[in-house]
Amino acid sequence: MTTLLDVRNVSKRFAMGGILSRKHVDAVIDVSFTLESGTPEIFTIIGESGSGKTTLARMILGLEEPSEGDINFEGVSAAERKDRAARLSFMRRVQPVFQNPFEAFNPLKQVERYLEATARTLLGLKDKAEIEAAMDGALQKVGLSYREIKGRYAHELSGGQLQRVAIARALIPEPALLITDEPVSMVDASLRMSIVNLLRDLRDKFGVSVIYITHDLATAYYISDRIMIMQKGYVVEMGPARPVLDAPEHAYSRLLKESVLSIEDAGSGKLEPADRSMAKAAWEATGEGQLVARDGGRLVRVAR
Ligand SMILES: Nc1ncnc2c1ncn2[C@@H]1O[C@H](COP(=O)(O)OP(=O)(O)OP(=O)(O)O)[C@@H](O)[C@H]1O
Repeated sequence: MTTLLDVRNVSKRFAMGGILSRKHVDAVIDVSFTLESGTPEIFTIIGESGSGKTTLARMILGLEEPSEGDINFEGVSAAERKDRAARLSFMRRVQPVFQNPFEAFNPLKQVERYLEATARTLLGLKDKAEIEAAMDGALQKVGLSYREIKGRYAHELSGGQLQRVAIARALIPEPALLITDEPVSMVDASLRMSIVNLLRDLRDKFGVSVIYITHDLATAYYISDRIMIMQKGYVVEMGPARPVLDAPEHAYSRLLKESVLSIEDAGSGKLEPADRSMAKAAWEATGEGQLVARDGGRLVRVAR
């Protein structure tokens, strides 16, 4: 088995308050995990606001440099992707889908322009018919077609359709990995499951691995192969999703499970531990402890 993504002892510290200030935020602390090639999976990162999920995703995408540690994609580090050709070949393999499709698309631009630009830049296509075929192929994978979106602007599509178009855009280069940061939080509750099911189909039918960042335990339980639970930049528990969510071991994971949002809020609401003082106590108990291996491929943070 070869490694698709190798995140090794990665930390990110942001300086705060100007260059003379000593204040800093440790957004991500010593995170490691790997995704294998050839075994597509949905790897979920869950945690309350500020736990470091987006910062980790941005580092994987090469948009942020780790303060410590290494991230290799198919054996190549971000440092080795400095030139345009290497950067483009990385972007063909790893694509982001952001949270809010209404922000991702300029209201004055037909949505197909985004797909077309991706086909031109990442696939190097110039011929109109070839570009349309690439756009249609990607749109078909998300249950749409080029005919349906041709000439349309973002406001003419529903949130669910627009998020599908955003995912189709990401699929144009046939990436091996999609990084989706809260992809359903801005989508109507009634359409949310269809987007979540789509991510699962991409894994099953097209062999795409997905890093699914979410506040939503219910959809995470439903589609994830593995889950990583973060608190204050640290991984507190990680492993096969269902066993971890059925019987979380870390006190913070248990608290998050108790705080499952109501069905209406799922996906859009912010995940909060059921009891802040207990979350603090969970943190103080194992805080900067160490991750230890349990049976079944689970890792749990315990006091040193
Ligand atoms: N560019 C930055 N400069 C300074 N601090 C930052 C920066 N980006 C993130 N942070 C801080 O790092 C921490 C982790 O933020 P991050 O956005 O990664 O969390 P998150 O889990 O994705 O939260 P959310 O679910 O709200 O998106 C927070 O304390 C945040 O304020």
